[in-house]
Amino acid sequence: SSGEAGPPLLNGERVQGIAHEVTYVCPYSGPVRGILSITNYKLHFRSVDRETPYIVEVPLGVVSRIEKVGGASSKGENSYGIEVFCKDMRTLKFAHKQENHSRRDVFEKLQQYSFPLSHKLPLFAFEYSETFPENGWNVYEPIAELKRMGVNNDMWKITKINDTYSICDSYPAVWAVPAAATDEDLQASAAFRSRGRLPVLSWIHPESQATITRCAQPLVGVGGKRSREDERYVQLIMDANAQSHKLFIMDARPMPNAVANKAKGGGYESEDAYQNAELVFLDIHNIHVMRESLRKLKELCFPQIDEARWFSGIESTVWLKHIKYILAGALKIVDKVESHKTSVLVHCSDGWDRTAQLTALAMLMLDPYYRTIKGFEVLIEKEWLSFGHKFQQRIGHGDEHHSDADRSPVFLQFMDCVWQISRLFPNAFEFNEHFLITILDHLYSCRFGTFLFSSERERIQEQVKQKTVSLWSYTNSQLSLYQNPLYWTHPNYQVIPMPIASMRYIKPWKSLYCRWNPSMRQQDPVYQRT
Ligand SMILES: CCCC(=O)OC[C@@H](COP(=O)(O)O[C@@H]1[C@H](O)[C@H](OP(=O)(O)O)[C@@H](O)[C@H](O)[C@H]1O)OC(=O)CCC
Repeated sequence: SSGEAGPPLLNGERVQGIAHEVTYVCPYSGPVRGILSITNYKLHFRSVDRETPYIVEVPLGVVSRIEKVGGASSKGENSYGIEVFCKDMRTLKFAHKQENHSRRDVFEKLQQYSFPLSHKLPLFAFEYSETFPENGWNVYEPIAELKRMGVNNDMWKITKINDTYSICDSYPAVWAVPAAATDEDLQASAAFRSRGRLPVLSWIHPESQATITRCAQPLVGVGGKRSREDERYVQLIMDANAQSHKLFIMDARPMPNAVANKAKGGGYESEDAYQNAELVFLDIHNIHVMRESLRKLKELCFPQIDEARWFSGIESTVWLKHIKYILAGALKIVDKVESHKTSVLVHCSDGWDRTAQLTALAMLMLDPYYRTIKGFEVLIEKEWLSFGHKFQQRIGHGDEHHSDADRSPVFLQFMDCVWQISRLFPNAFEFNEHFLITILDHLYSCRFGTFLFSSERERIQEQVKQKTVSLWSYTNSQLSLYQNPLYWTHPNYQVIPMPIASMRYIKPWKSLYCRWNPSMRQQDPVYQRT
């Protein structure tokens, strides 16, 4: 080509195809002629007839589906080409000339490298190599984190009963449990909890020793089964907190869904079986409701925003109502643990979506450590990755089945909630909004191994730490990009005192959902780069 500088390439990235004479149909600035390159990591479009080159780069992990537009006979300008639908709210349209048949080859290459697992190709993270000053795989060490929280102590102990993942294959190998619990207690409780996900420690209050524990729903079923062992184990959790003889069981679900789960052998703790526990339902909807809500939000935000219908449109997506319920649930947990020195047990149906959102947000508000950059990385590694949030199914890394009912924006919702809190307390967080958006970019990109697979066991099996680069290696090599200049390193408060769950403080995260819209550009120039 005429000395065109090809796309910049990462170590392990190779160009797989180049199409000339392609037109990118930009929804904002109109058609742009240029060259489209596809590598095993990204698609790269570069204009050829503009003074300042117009560049579009999309990691192929962000692609959710690709469609051919127009047929050989279609006549309209730019009516024949390819449409690329992305997981990060945008849709790209490329037009081809019918005669040079480049569309078929581009389409094939895009399919192959957007969905490597569906084409027996490796995820890019396993081909990428890079050396960074710090190895991000060392950021989170389970025992060190438990020690930071003061465990082992007289009431809580570290157990390695799950070190071959034989008790629960979606849990980490290392747990903290009441010191009085025997291995038999643990096994019996696991047998009575959905997918073996028994109650284990998420966080312990440094002064009051009140705790946040997490689990999945009890296997009560329509027959109303009980497990004396699970009941006694829950009592041990309560007794481990000398401050109070009460335990709140926070069931994240709407009560009708908790009842409906009985039909599948699930359900919730009856108060006559769990004497000193008080059950609270938090009314957070399931993964299917959330997937649908985001779909509506995407329709509203891309490509144009109809300012006249913005507020009614936002309302109809119900996205902010869900954000409110999640934050309100986390606040209830904070209130019980901090103000009432009472321990809380959090669960939902499976204990890997809504439960992770609630424990992580409550810990973020309770413990300033998690509001530091390293601490936030530890929080994600611990409450999301090690406790088996099913990232593979929820994001679909490298998989072509875009309409899979397991896909759902649960982690995105959590990050939106973090943004809502950080916006109201700009002094409380060491990291900035760009840090959150960078993490979300690499939730999809498949450049790093951090968000791949769905459990600690699988990541060990796939040797992720040995074969891929951690996202934290990348972020921690350029911390100045992610530091919040307004951060108070020594705030006069530990716990974020926030009445934020009322609607008036919650607003759409426009610099994320509308980041590709140039009307956002003058406000947030940094977000057009991936
Ligand atoms: C009739 C048979 C009963 C039945 O299908 O139980 C299945 C439930 C599904 O239970 P739900 O809680 O509504 O939905 C579940 C939760 O979203 C769970 O996440 P989490 O970790 O946050 O719990 C996901 O992991 C499951 O894949 C999903 O099915 O369906 C409902 O309860 C829908 C009722 C409106």
